[in-house]
Amino acid sequence: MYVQRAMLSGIIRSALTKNRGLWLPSQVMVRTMSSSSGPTSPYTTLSISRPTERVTHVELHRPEKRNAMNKAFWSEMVDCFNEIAADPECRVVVVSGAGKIFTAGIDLMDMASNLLQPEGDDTARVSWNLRKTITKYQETFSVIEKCSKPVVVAVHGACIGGGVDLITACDIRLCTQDAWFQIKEVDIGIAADVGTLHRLPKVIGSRSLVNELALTARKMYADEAKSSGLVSRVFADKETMMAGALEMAGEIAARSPVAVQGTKINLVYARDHSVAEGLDYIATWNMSMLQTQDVMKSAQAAMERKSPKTVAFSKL
Ligand SMILES: CCC/C=C/C=C/C(=O)SCCNC(=O)CCNC(=O)[C@H](O)C(C)(C)COP(=O)(O)OP(=O)(O)OC[C@H]1O[C@@H](n2cnc3c(N)ncnc32)[C@H](O)[C@@H]1OP(=O)(O)O
Repeated sequence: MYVQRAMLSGIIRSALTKNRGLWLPSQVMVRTMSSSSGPTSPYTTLSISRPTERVTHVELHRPEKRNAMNKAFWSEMVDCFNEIAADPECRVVVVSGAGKIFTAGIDLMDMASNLLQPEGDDTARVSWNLRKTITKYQETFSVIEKCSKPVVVAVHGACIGGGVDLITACDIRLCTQDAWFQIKEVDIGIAADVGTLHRLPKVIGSRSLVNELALTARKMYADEAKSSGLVSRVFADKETMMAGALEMAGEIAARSPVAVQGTKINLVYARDHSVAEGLDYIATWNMSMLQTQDVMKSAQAAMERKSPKTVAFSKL
């Protein structure tokens, strides 16, 4: 088993080295103005900060490995988003990547030991364990969708493989003009299994385009990402994108958290249900949520032509 694992690691290591000439030169200058200095303890792959009141910034932070998603990352995201979901001080989340690109997707070195060599005494047990790992990895991005706080993701440079799984679980997608997106799983011999194939068709209107991207692994650049609806805004560079993301997050954070979180939960529900089911769900939702004091406060501010930013809403 050990020999097999070592061989696999060797093959992947040599593939990474051999292909380097085909990849972008590693000394390309990028602006990382908003980047933090390192991961936030206890995390080793994420840097967490509060750039403005009520906004949490989650930065993928393994820049020297192009934010490749290693074993730690897959569980740290779950812990991080569970904490954010329970944090009444946070109303909106911004996700971005440190360094040259957003993310290179799954860590191919870790994949060799973690996914390709599952433990178990026979086929049934190996399969059982592999299934457990896959569902655990699915949770890494499902937590983003399950978190009631809206998540704005800001992509610069490459967003590869697992990166597409991640961003399709977010609520609002922004990117820089130099961004590109690639559903690379078929290139490494797997069918994408942590969300892209399931969420992307609900993000992009054209099923044909989704199929083409997933089956050919071709890169999609910023302009096409915008015209297809994958992202809602394209910015000239990372600095202006981060400023734009924070401004947008500020707009959302200024509004009633009861209204905002209820909106996210009902948008996600409506995506996966019929109109009739969605209407039924929100009727039940709002029979309690309409009783919030936030409605009176917000309506009064609107009547007085005041911005929601002037209203003090209780924590949720
Ligand atoms: C149940 C599982 C579900 C999940 C499935 C997910 C699937 C996927 O994500 S498929 C996609 C896998 N990713 C790739 O194929 C990308 C491979 N990397 C690249 O193509 C290039 O590195 C990239 C274009 C992203 C960046 O090129 P650049 O020239 O800027 O950097 P490099 O010099 O190539 O890399 C810098 C160091 O980072 C290491 N690295 C990059 N990507 C990965 C990766 N995916 N896994 C592990 N390590 C990665 C690279 O080896 C360099 O390390 P070092 O040699 O130590 O400096």
